Parts: sequence; structure tokens; C-alpha cells
Amino acid sequence: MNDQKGVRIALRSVEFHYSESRFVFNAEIPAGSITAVLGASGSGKSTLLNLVAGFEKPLRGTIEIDGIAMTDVEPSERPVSMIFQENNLFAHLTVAQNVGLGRSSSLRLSRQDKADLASALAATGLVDKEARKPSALSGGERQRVAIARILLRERPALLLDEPFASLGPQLRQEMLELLRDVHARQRPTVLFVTHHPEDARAICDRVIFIEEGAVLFSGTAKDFFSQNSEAYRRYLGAST
Ligand SMILES: Nc1ncnc2c1ncn2[C@@H]1O[C@H](COP(=O)(O)OP(=O)(O)OP(=O)(O)O)[C@@H](O)[C@H]1O
Repeated sequence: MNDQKGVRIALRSVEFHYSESRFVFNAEIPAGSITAVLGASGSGKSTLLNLVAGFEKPLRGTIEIDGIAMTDVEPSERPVSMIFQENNLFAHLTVAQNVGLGRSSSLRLSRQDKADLASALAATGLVDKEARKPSALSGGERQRVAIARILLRERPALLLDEPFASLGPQLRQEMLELLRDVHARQRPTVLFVTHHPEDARAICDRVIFIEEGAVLFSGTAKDFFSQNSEAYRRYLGAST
């Protein structure tokens, strides 16, 4: 579980639209970085992640992962894992089975897989809950299961769409620390949608700020949050 390296992600003039919303995305995301994706509600944050994951297809432009165009690559073949705000788990499967799916869709696990499963459960504090079904877990525990699964999946990019939005401040803090720990173990490239700039300050080294379907800022968190940052001023204006 240790030699994982993140991938470089590039969006080049990526155009897309829903009926009433248009998007043009340009951004370069360095390998192994943790990038906060910030912007007002409806600006296009989830859409950007869905395009990278392949759940939506660009009308024009290209998405490259480590220099390879993803145009004809199915979502399941892309080197990414995604976690949503909720509903990441299969209700009829136990915690251990939900995590095990990260390694094998048929749940046929080798000895090594089982050892990795045990350490993923330990790393996420779920050892005593492995036989439970998701309905018998708290919201925070369910997100831990999703994180344990990505530990087993070992994909070099993680797309996190407000994964801690439904959790209280204390739990959110704990989950941010867990995410930092996952990043330290596997060094994936992380795109992290959040409505909390303090989350970005706590764990992200870069920021993408989206306004009305376009990337208005893409660069270091330090520059984004600096005193004379026009982008940060606009972000504060847009989100109040
Ligand atoms: N399936 C869809 N069909 C039509 N319009 C959609 C669809 N999904 C999203 N949109 C629209 O596209 C725009 C961008 O949506 P998106 O979910 O990417 O925003 P967001 O920045 O993630 O918002 P939030 O912070 O509220 O989650 C919004 O105006 C939304 O209504």
C-alpha cells in the first residue's frame, strides 16, 4: 500500500453544457497535490469532478490523466476513485464487504487482500464494526467505510464531492485528519469539493475556484488566500 504515486490531471478547453448551464474548464492539477475545488452553489464544482470521472462527456476539449486523453476511456477504467456526500455504500453488504469491493468486485480476496482489508479497517477505526450493515452506522462511520474502500482500491486520483458536508464540525475535523493520513500513505492526487475555506486552508496545497462554469483561479492555496488575492475576494463575495 505504500508506493502509490498520484497522477497529473489536465483539463484543456473542456466544454460541456446542461440545458441552461454552460461550462468551459481549463486547469492543470499537479501529481500528488491536494486541490480544493471552491465556488458558489451551482458554479460547476460537481460537474468538473463528473467530467474527470467520466460520468459526463465533454462536447469539446480534452481531459488528460498523466498525459493520456480520457476521451474514450470508460469511468470504470479511469485511474480515479470518487466519494460523494452520501450513498457511497451498498446497503445489503457488510462494512467488510463494502470495503473489500475496493479490491475485487466478486469479493474473491487473496490472503494479501484480506491482510490489506484488515489494515484499511484499522486505519479508519472500523475494526469492531466490520460485520455491520451501513444502516447500523453513523454518517461519519459510513464515510469512513468509503475511505477504507479507496485505501484498498489504490487508485492514483481521488475525487471527493463534499464528502464531509453532512457531518458536524468535530467529526469533519477528524475526517480531514483521516484524509491527510490517506494522502500521506498513498500520495494520490486529490480533488476535494468543499464549501468550507477552512478545510482548504487545513489540508489543501492548491485551489481551483470556479465561477459560473469557468475556472477563475487555479494555483497555490497560499496565493489564493493571500491578502491581495482578487480571486479570494470574489469567492467571499460569491458565497455570502
Ligand atoms: N443533471 C443535470 N441536468 C441539468 N442541469 C444540471 C444537472 N446537474 C447540474 N446541473 C446544473 O448545472 C449547474 C452546476 O451544477 P453543479 O452541481 O456542478 O454545481 P456545484 O458547484 O457542484 O453546486 P453545489 O455547491 O450546490 O453542489 C447548476 O446550475 C445545476 O443546476
